[in-house]
Amino acid sequence: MPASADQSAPALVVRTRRIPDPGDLVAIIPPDVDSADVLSWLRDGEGFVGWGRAAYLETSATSRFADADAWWSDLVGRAVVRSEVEVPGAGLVAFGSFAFAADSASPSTLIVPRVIVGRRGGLAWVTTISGSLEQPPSPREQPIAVRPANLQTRPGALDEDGWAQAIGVAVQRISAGDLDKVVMARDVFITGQEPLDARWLLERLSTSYRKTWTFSVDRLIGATPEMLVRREKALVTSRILAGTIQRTGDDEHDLALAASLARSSKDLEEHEYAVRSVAEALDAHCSSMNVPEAPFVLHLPNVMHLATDVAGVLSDSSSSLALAAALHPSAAVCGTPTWKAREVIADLEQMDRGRYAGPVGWIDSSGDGEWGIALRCGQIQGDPATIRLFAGCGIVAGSDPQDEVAESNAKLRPMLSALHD
Ligand SMILES: C=C(O[C@H]1C=CC=C(C(=O)O)[C@@H]1O)C(=O)O
Repeated sequence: MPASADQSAPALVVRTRRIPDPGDLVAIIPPDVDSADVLSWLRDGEGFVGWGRAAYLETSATSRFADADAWWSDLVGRAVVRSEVEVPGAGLVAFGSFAFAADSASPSTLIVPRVIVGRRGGLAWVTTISGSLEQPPSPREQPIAVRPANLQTRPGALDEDGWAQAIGVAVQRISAGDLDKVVMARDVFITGQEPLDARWLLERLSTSYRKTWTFSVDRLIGATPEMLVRREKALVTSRILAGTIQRTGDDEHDLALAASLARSSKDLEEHEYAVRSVAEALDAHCSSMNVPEAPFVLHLPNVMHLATDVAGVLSDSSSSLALAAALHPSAAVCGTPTWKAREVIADLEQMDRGRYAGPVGWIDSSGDGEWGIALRCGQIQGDPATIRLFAGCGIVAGSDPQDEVAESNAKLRPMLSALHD
């Protein structure tokens, strides 16, 4: 297995106990935990946080998903798990984040924390792994997370003008018939004075973007609105997003914009490619599927998206991670046809996406789990005072480069606000 030498896969002893409601889950993460060891998956007050590393895997290349799935099955097979709580996410859980491209220099990872504190459907629990005696501290005892100061911004691979030019080239290639759709992304670096504190970002993202999944895995931190795949027993679901309009802050005007988004042929085309890519990949694993005919409009604080929720009944024993591997990369982050869009991305973006736009989420010992697409996020760098933010936009024949620059800025807003406000 092509994994790093410092991976560890001991036989784990796992214990889950019910606890009284712990309140704010981010506030419970101890302040002395390095941001690299802060784990989170939160939406609308539910989900879990974790910290420490009881076991982890680093892997890369084309086999990254298969390596991780095999490693996880082996770990689960040897673990001793005692759980008082029977909900998905209780017991043994790994958090994971996978590189977008097989040739990325960024490793993909699965991390089993030492402590997990979760809440779901009125139940709260703590899981300790490998007999760790760490207790979840009371939220009141935690000092406030550190506010970033004196932030400086610099463009990544391309500045706004360079990126707009690259989009112009992508539109030409689409118009020439080379491909139907490509998702083009750009990056921005933000540097502060002190190491960035994952808890600060999570606190802001989870309160301002409650309908997104707020994640932190190995210093990749963000708030994604897109669910690549969720498996809960035999039920498989996916939330597909593509097609965007910025919000103005004026509710009445935003409603009119939502109606125009739902009628926009350019956005509906962009959306249709994304739905088709997910539905076709899921079909191979499902005995029946429901794919709504028309999208709905998802309202987020910064933007509105065309959204489709697909559901299916699983017909094989694929884990949630194997399903994520089958669906990645969907046309919400790559394009149509996939192979051609990959080529155009590699040619025009001029950057390694790292884990941006790759699957991020969690898996439990039954294989159930949730894998979002890592969007509206940033990767804290080797220099822990620097974070690299990403945003991308679906490009079709009717796309206008300057509109896409504005859209990418709106998609950067969740992270920028979390850093600056
Ligand atoms: C690629 C991103 O968004 C995707 C998800 C929703 C809407 C999208 C769009 O309208 O272009 C993108 O497909 C991103 O946020 O970086």
